[in-house]
Amino acid sequence: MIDENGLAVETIGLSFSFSKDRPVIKELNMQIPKGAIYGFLGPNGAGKTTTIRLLLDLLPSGSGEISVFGKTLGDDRSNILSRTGALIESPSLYEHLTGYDNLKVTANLRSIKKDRIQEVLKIVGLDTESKKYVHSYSLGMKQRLGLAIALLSSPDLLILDEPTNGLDPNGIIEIRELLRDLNANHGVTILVSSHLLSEVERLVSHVGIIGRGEMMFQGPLKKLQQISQDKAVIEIDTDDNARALEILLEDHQQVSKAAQFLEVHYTDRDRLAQLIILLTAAGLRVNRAQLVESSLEETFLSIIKDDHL
Ligand SMILES: Nc1ncnc2c1ncn2[C@@H]1O[C@H](COP(=O)(O)OP(=O)(O)OP(=O)(O)O)[C@@H](O)[C@H]1O
Repeated sequence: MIDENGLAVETIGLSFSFSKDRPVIKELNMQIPKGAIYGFLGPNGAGKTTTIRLLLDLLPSGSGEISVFGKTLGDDRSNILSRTGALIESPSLYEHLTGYDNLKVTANLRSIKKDRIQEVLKIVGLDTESKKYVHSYSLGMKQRLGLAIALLSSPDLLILDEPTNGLDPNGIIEIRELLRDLNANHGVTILVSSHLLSEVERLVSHVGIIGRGEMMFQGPLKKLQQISQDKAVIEIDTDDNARALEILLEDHQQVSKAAQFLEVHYTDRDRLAQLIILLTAAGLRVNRAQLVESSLEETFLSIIKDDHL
């Protein structure tokens, strides 16, 4: 269940530089509702990994605030980190040990009961493969084992940096289903980063788009879909486009003239038929009337390029 008012993660004015004169994270305000699957998207070098490292307190602290489950990271570090599981790119695994023994090492280190090992193996679907050596695992199995390690402490928040990097389409689907299950059936809030919207589009409830260290868009996926829809136009070509333009303006349509045709802002399903009727009733011949939609990926790319508004 997504709780829009309760935040699992919040950053306020988060900034960070590796060197004095070049900030890589700039005044970032991130808001991840409890129960959300938050897709943290941006091109290579945008600052996703750096933000994630800051959330996990793996870098010297920058300026601004980080709160997790309402507690400030600086004040409540160990409590917060004990409720957070993370997987940053490829997991560090002992290849010469079995999947089970890899989990046992971490369970011992963190004083986690052995029963939990079987539970997480089941969750990630490795229970029948746990006695095999990790060097014989596929990349997808290694990634799932990495997730199992992150899940050992029964985290409320899971932070995953590009977890499907390098996986084949099947592996990507497996991880996606696993994350969906963790979110829906185990109540885990998930932050998952990716540079491809298409990879997470069918998984996430919320999106944060980062470009050059700045948050360019943040909100429910539905809001991004709405922006995409709002960019749809109807292209119309008639035997007299100058006259058609006049008629459409008189009818209070949002219309502009392109090289060979007119573009009318698309608002609803009936619009196309209404425009054809309007123009033919005025004696014009409509040669072409076509709805042109902007894909979600195109909207994402225009947001990154900062020319969406
Ligand atoms: N250890 C470091 N020292 C100096 N600069 C760094 C360091 N790590 C990252 N950067 C720089 O910080 C910026 C953000 O990098 P970051 O790895 O956070 O981006 P990203 O969005 O995760 O990209 P990718 O998808 O390629 O991993 C980049 O310009 C990168 O070159």
